[in-house]
Amino acid sequence: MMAQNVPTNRIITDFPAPYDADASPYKKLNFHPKVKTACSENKTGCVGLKICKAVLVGDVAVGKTSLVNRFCHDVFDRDYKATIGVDFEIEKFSILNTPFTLQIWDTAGQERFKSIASSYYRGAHVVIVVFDLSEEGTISSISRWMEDATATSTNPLKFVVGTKKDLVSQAACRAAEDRAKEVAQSLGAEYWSLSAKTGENVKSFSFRCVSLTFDAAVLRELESSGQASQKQIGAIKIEKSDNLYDRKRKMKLDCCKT
Ligand SMILES: Nc1nc2c(ncn2[C@@H]2O[C@H](COP(=O)(O)OP(=O)(O)OP(=O)(O)O)[C@@H](O)[C@H]2O)c(=O)[nH]1
Repeated sequence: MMAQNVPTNRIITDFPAPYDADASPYKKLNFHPKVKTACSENKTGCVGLKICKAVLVGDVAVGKTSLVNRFCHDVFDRDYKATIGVDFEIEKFSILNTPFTLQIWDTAGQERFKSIASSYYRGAHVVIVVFDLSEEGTISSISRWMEDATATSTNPLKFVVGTKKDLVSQAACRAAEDRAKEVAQSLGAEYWSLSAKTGENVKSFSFRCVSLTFDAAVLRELESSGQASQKQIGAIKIEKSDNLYDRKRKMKLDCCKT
């Protein structure tokens, strides 16, 4: 399936680099060769029809909604409006000329909405834990958010993102990053620092996240279609052996008759 009618700022042709290669468990430098071949031969199965799910979690007012709004609508609102329960956006991409859709779930950080928000974690392909670089206390809750949000998903991609980079000095940013990178590493997550206000790193992070999700989705699709054709081959083999068995039995009967 070829991608059509996708805005130019949603076209991905190159594999995006991580923020810090040492702070990422995802070591690949390019799309998987099988993914590239499948895309160039237009054989990505149902990937273009399926929707992958990304979930953002984190403490109150760390900047989850602002990150989503900067990426999806290129806007920033300095007034705080708490998310009530959950909110979502749908973003369409063209990756290696293949259509890809990501559903982005922005959850509330407030404790009173926790049970509503957590019912949307299930089946997430990507979990993004957001914390505030200018509020070091928000680093302490990263692990708890990651554990909660990944409990009902199978092997999701994991990210830890520090926001409000514009509010901190370089030295303060580095100190907060060092602590958060350690936490991210212990959780098997990739680390990013960014600012929704200035837009710094927002597109690079989002493209990285979407590209890794796409790569994994195409590989899953190729694997499941491979398994399906293996099953078909198996069925043909059984059919063939049945025929052989029938023929042998017939021969035996024929021999008995004579
Ligand atoms: N300076 C600066 N302020 C930011 C940034 N990101 C968010 N903010 C501000 O931080 C406040 C909270 O941002 P939100 O995006 O609403 O936070 P949230 O995590 O979605 O909050 P909840 O919905 O309550 O969980 C708002 O006043 C934003 O304007 C940023 O990168 N830089």
